[in-house]
Amino acid sequence: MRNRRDNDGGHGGAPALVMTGVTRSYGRRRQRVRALDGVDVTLPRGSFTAVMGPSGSGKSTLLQCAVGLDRPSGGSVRLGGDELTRMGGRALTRLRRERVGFVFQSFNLLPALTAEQNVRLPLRLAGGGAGRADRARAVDALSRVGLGDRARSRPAELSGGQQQRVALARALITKPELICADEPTGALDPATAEHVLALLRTSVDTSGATVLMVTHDPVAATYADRVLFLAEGRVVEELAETGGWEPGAAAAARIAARMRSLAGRAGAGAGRGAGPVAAGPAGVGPGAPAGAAGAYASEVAV
Ligand SMILES: Nc1ncnc2c1ncn2[C@@H]1O[C@H](COP(=O)(O)OP(=O)(O)OP(=O)(O)O)[C@@H](O)[C@H]1O
Repeated sequence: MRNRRDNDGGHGGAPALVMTGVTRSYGRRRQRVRALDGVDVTLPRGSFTAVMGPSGSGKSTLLQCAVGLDRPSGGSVRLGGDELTRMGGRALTRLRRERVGFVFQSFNLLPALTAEQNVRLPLRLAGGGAGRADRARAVDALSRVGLGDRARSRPAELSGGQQQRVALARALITKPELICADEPTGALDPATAEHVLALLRTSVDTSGATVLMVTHDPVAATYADRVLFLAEGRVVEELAETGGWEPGAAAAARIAARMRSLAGRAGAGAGRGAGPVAAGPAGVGPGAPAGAAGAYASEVAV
């Protein structure tokens, strides 16, 4: 459907991410919720995977377990061959800063910083980022998302789509092994959303990035090579581009049809437990905002 090129990101074909038998339960006894129930997912390097499913099916939990923002109750998560489930909190924080790029629905830019400073933030958190070369690198990253002339603007001076493109430049600047996108277009109008999705697609096709994206939007999912459907904490179906997506709206319609058929199971999801309990994402202190975006925000704010 969209132009693709085969690549392995220059890493010799080893998968970017392998999740095996991953389970995640929250709460105890009658309050127990099984958010993930034996998930197996392999992301080849240089691939773009969308995750869809009814509300409560485990999409965010999957994303958070994939990048060490949440700890699985069981199973294995390997990023670039490294087992995340055995790492301590500091090692996980470092791994996320250095090897994962994040794009969230809410952009998560720091309001006091300019676009260029926001983009440079991951380099600064890694202990560098202050030199002229790094500033030039940040401006270059902004240019690649079409915002080279807005380097000095602060988030409040940018539109939603522009802010998301700054967030994308920030996610890409460290050349991460995995880009984790949680509803990246959820707050954008359709035309702006398509622009951001095309940039994500380009990062896969031209830089060999690996993208894992949660979305509710069938059109957004058509930018991926394949779509994983979750229901009740399991991957219940996969639609792949192999053989070719149908052109234009047809692919989105097919994905939407699968979503509708899964929606019947959503009621079961709602019955899988009460709302969130005290257990928050790993490494996030009390009072931190909930969810992956909140966990990331608390990390970059330190
Ligand atoms: N910290 C938590 N404490 C208790 N239950 C949780 C927690 N986080 C998630 N859950 C439960 O786990 C299940 C899966 O949640 P998750 O957020 O992964 O679903 P989702 O598919 O991302 O949903 P949505 O599309 O509504 O964002 C839900 O039943 C949810 O209530």
